[in-house]
Amino acid sequence: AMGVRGEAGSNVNETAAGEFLDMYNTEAQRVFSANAAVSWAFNTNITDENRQKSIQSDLQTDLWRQNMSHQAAVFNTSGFDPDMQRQFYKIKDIGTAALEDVAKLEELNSVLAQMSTIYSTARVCLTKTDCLPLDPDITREFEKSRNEERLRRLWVGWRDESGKKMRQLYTQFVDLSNEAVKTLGYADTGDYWRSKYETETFEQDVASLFEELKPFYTELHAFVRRRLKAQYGDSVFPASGHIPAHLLGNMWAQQWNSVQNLLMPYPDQPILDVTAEMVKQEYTAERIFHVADDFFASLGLTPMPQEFWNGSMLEKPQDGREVVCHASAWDFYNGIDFRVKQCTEVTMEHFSTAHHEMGHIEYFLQYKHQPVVYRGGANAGFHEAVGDVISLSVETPKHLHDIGLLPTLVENNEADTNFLMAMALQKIAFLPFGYLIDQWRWSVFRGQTHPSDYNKAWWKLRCELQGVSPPVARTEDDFDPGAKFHIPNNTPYIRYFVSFVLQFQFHKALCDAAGHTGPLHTCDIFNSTEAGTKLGEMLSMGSSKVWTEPFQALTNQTRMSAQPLMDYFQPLMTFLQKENGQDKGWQPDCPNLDPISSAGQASLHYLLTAL
Ligand SMILES: CC(=O)N[C@@H](CC(=O)O)C(=O)NC[C@H](CC1(C(=O)N[C@@H](Cc2ccc(O)cc2)C(=O)O)CCCC1)C(=O)O
Ligand SMILES: [Zn+2]
Repeated sequence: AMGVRGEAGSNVNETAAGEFLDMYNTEAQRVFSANAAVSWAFNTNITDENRQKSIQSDLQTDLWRQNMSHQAAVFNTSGFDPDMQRQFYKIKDIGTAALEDVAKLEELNSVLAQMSTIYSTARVCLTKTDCLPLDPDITREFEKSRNEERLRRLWVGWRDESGKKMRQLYTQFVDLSNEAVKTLGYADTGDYWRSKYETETFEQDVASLFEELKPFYTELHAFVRRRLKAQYGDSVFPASGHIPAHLLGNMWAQQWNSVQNLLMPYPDQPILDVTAEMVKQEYTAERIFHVADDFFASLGLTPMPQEFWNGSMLEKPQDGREVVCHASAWDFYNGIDFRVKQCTEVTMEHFSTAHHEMGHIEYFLQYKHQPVVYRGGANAGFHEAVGDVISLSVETPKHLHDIGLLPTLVENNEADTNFLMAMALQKIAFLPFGYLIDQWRWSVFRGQTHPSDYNKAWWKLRCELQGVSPPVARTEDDFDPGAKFHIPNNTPYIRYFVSFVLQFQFHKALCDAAGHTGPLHTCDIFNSTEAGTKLGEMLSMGSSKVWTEPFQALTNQTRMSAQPLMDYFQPLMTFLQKENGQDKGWQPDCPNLDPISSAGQASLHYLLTAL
């Protein structure tokens, strides 16, 4: 339904306002879909020409939003019904598009496009001729290699070719972004980003959730550290208790499921990583997405439309084109075009990512009837949780067995513990990382972290909260935050931490709706139209209401709670506490790695052993 209007004629202002909203909604679909098309062209074919077109298109879109905001400001909305007030509020909430100086606005868009290009075209040359891109080559090495030296060279090389090259650009971005949002009355960019959650206590709420979840993370960290020491030898591990960041199977040590084969509590049980089975069954990217589509359809939700299959880029092009390989889901805001761009490999990780991206598309489909201003997640954490909630059902051994990816289904306590470990390496391992990215960025936007301290502040958080340390000494010549996609691409990150908490609350509510009995971690809502109906009702609301309303409709709760997540993993925590005893924890400060001292330590070590 178009924007809801008050009773007709009650106030000329209101009738005119209704006409303005109708015009806005029609124009926004035209402007935003044109911009999406140009941005898509750039992301699927990175050239100077396409970058310039994308910068100009973003600039024109920003100027159009500025103009609409000025037109909306003319209306006195105080007497309007709440829905009209909300629509006007969102039309005026234009973020960095508020930058009045057009030259500065163009510079901001240009700086962002340049950082995105550096990140997506970076390659690491281990020899003159052998230069590897992140996807799929370096990522595959991190998943498969157990050669500490090679992993260390790739870890340093990736940071030299990505983050290190964008430090100056990032400082320019920070200043321009802050100047823009201050025009709207926000203190800084972080203040603006947090305002989207429409929750006064948001910053404290996520800090409390993190504190509540720390003990779970500490137990997992201790177990993983002990197993990795057995694999690589104690000498690779600093005395401070940190895990070197290049040994966790992921370029950013953000999730550890790629090294799960070293970490299974009971190694003689069936492996839960179905990658080998997918390869054996000659899975393709297309088939991965059709399996995901089948799940959404089984819930009675909307299947992917033909335009999705026609327009998406589901594999890395082999024609030499440079593309942004980092997966993403696109709403073209025309009610017709919805696409995924993913350089899909046949691995379980990509199988999971496909469900995550399709979760975004399903949300787009469910709210496509809403006014454009309401075509967004109830909050950004909701948007990140949809696909992951489905994955919580898909990745159960029972479901993987049902779809033929797990030939032998073993159901006993040991297999159960192995399964919970595999899920914890994805979900619990992620929590400090999901939390710390925006702790760093909010401190930068606030001016608490100056450019001269960018890397020091980054590693302070990494060592203290995540208990991981750099494999080699880092300095302010480096810019390690820039080595992570979301920093150059300016995508807020606390949404993922929020999602990892919310998705277990959603999972619990949907499993109840599906009539599931027994432990939460064995629930599979496949084929439950009861669960699908409840999920669809929440998704179709988009951002038309403050998030607590759709949240309560689905979960009967009014606040984020870590309880369902902790209940899900409780059996594993009991196992880990027994295994770990007192052998857990790490010093808050990073280990001292500076070249002199480590050389000193080595020679001292040699001297002592020589005596
Ligand atoms: C036009 C546009 O940009 N659209 C947005 C969506 C929207 O806003 O509508 C979008 O597509 N963003 C890309 C981003 C991609 C991925 C990601 O970056 N994930 C995080 C964290 C994480 C990791 C594991 C996991 O299970 C869940 C999250 C990371 O990898 O660090 C890659 C892997 C999965 C999701 C995404 O889909 O969120
Ligand atoms: Zn996402």
